[in-house]
Amino acid sequence: MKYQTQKIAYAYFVVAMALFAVQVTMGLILGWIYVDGNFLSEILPFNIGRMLHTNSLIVWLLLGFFGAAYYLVPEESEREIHSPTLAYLQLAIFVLGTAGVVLTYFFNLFEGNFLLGKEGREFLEQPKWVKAGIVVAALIFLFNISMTVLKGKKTAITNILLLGLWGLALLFLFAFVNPDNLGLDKMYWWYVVHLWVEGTWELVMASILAFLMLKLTGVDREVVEKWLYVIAALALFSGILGTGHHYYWIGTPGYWQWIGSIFSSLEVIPFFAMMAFAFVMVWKGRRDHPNKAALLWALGCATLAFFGAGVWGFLHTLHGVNYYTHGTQITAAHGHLAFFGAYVSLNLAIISYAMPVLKGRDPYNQVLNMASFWLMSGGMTFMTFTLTFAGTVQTHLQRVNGEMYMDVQDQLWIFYVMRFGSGLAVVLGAVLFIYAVLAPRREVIEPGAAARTPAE
Ligand code: HEM
Ligand code: HEM
Ligand SMILES: [Fe+2]
Repeated sequence: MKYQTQKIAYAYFVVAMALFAVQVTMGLILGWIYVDGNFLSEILPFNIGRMLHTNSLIVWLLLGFFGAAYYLVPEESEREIHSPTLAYLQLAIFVLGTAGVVLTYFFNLFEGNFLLGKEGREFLEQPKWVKAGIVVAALIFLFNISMTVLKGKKTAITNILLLGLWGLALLFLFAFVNPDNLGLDKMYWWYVVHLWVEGTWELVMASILAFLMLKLTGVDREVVEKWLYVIAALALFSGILGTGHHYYWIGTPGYWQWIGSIFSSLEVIPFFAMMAFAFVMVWKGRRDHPNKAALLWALGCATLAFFGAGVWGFLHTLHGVNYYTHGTQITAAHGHLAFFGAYVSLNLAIISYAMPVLKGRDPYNQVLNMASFWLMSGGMTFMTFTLTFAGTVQTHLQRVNGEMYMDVQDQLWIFYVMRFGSGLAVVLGAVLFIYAVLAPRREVIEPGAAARTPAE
């Protein structure tokens, strides 16, 4: 560790991983409810569990991004973080807000209260006071990081990272815009949801990947920077108007069907470019970095993001196809592999890279970490296939043959059993990962040398 304040990242990563465990466990419970419809129906209704699953996902991914920023910005701008106190205060606000959401939903508190009560829009269910807390925490973060970068060296990596983080924070303000008209409500809702994952978060992804490639492959900074700017431009060019693929059937004008189809098809390109970037860097790289687990996650991230977001996104993005598949299990298949490939794997890559450094050791438990990669990625891939098959059958029976929704669900049962099985593998993989990065066992893998196992 070159800078003392990089240590802040450690706290962020630990909280992120705790929420990651909660998130996948909640997913498993949801998966079982799909198999046995009455499971926990009194204690934990499906809609509450689903909210906890998706919101803990978003919160831990954001905490991971913040942690990544606190880790890499000092190294890039060659100075300490402006204020460590503010950074810990920001984390405390997030933890408090998360606890607030869980308690409010679990015990059904403050029903109907404007400020304290639940809000019912997918992903944006947090009560208003939590949303306000998120904005305050985001402002603290932006101030802290921007001050650090402004006073230090400015690199392409910090430029794009800051652009992404500022963008995502500003777009979150649309979470407060909630018109009564359902069509308008959805329009603004996608400003947050779509423009996050297919706009600003993509910039965060590209810059963190670029940082990892720089460190892990030893390729020249100029080469990495050129790729980074091209990817960022491609992401924004396609992603902003790509929002149109959510405007097909919500009452917006018909031209969105063409704008959405064309621009969202182009969204495949930046994801392809990120995959090409990662592999070309490794291929050209001169450095043989000992942290093989981080490299595996980084390459896995770029590859699975291309398939989950790019290929599985394109699968249902043309309006003629989406007319049939809208809101079926095809959507869930894509949602899972895209989030996992792009943002879960990205976080696990930077955590795998940074944790050994933060703990002041060489990379350790690499074999376990790599095993967790294959277990989780295999599980998520299998889950994507089962949901894609379920969605195809569902689309045909429901949208073509016109059968009733619940009758169709009965016929999909076997796919849901298989989805649960793959979910088990994912949860096991997650536990293994957390153990691998936290448990102190050193184990260096060097080319040509046998693994050393020191007395610990
Ligand atoms: C990492 C990037 C991405 C993530 C995390 C992601 C995630 C998601 C999620 C969670 C949904 C479901 C939203 C909901 O209704 O609750 C969704 C919907 C959708 N996504 Fe993506 N996505 C990504 C990239 C893409 C790309 C690149 C495309 C197109 C090529 C795409 C096409 C679509 C379409 C068409 C829908 C609407 C499905 C429907 O009509 O039900 N996505 N995405
Ligand atoms: C890190 C891994 C995971 C990620 C990134 C993830 C992500 C998501 C997302 C984005 C949604 C909303 C999907 C949509 O609107 O289409 C969702 C819902 C769901 N997830 Fe996960 N999930 C993960 C793990 C799991 C696991 C292990 C299971 C267990 C089988 C699971 C089961 C479910 C279920 C049943 C739903 C509700 C779908 C519905 O409403 O029909 N997830 N998840
Ligand atoms: Fe989208």
